[in-house]
Amino acid sequence: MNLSSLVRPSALGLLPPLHSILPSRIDVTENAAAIECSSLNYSITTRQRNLVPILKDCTFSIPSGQLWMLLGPNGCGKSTLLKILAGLLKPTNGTAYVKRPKSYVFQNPDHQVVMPTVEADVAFGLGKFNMSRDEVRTRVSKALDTVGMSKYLQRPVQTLSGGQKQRVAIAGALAEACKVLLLDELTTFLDESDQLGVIKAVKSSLGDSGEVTALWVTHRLEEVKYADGALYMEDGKIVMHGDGASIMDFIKTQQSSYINQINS
Ligand SMILES: Nc1ncnc2c1ncn2[C@@H]1O[C@H](COP(=O)(O)OP(=O)(O)OP(=O)(O)O)[C@@H](O)[C@H]1O
Repeated sequence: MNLSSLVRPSALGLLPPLHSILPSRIDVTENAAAIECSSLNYSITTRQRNLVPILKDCTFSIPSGQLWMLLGPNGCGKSTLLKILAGLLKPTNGTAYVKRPKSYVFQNPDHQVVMPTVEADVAFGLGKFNMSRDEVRTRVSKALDTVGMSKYLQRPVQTLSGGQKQRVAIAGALAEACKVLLLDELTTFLDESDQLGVIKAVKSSLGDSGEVTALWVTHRLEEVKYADGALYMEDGKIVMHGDGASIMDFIKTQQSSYINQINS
């Protein structure tokens, strides 16, 4: 399956077709990990032709069937890393493997949903599969059930809250049998109840089959408690990679050390 079918066209704006920018060095062989990067580097070239490193030697792996969070201060490279995993940017060197099909869900909920009703939006990506109407209905209904949105089947999408739109976008990916969800700061603009609804939807998307994996970029430290594991980045590097509790302790220690420095 082609990644371009899994990312909403409206969300892509003016980007070129994804198949034309997919990095050739992404390895598509079978892999026990759902996501794996080895010595991944990404640099940009400035107008003055200086090479500026954004990602530096990132090496990590994320097992299938788990929810992982990606944390770090503003500008450390989280979104850049997620875009490389989605195939939207090409690494300068190193390798990135992501199990397919994969789907990138954008931060702004209004960039996710493109059709007039919830049902039409979740069915949107299924058109290319030559499925019967019954099969489409079954997939849409199962996906909406997973994200807790079954009651909203006929709802106009513009009447949904931000978190409900995120859940509809996730349902669209699940309907297409997505194996990896790449989630970019979904809860930034959401209130607490919407935030919890999205977290519950993602947890439920993982199910018990061990087939769906999610990597979630967040600024909200309290969300780490829902994760099976986490990555912590600083200045383009993966500084820590492990279970959520250890990463949370590490970040809290970092924060108190910054506060102590400011107060001293
Ligand atoms: N196209 C670009 N040109 C110049 N600098 C860039 C470009 N893309 C990213 N950067 C820089 O790379 C660094 C990492 O950016 P990125 O958006 O990945 O960070 P982030 O951790 O996601 O930040 P935030 O938490 O604020 O969203 C930043 O310093 C950013 O300014």
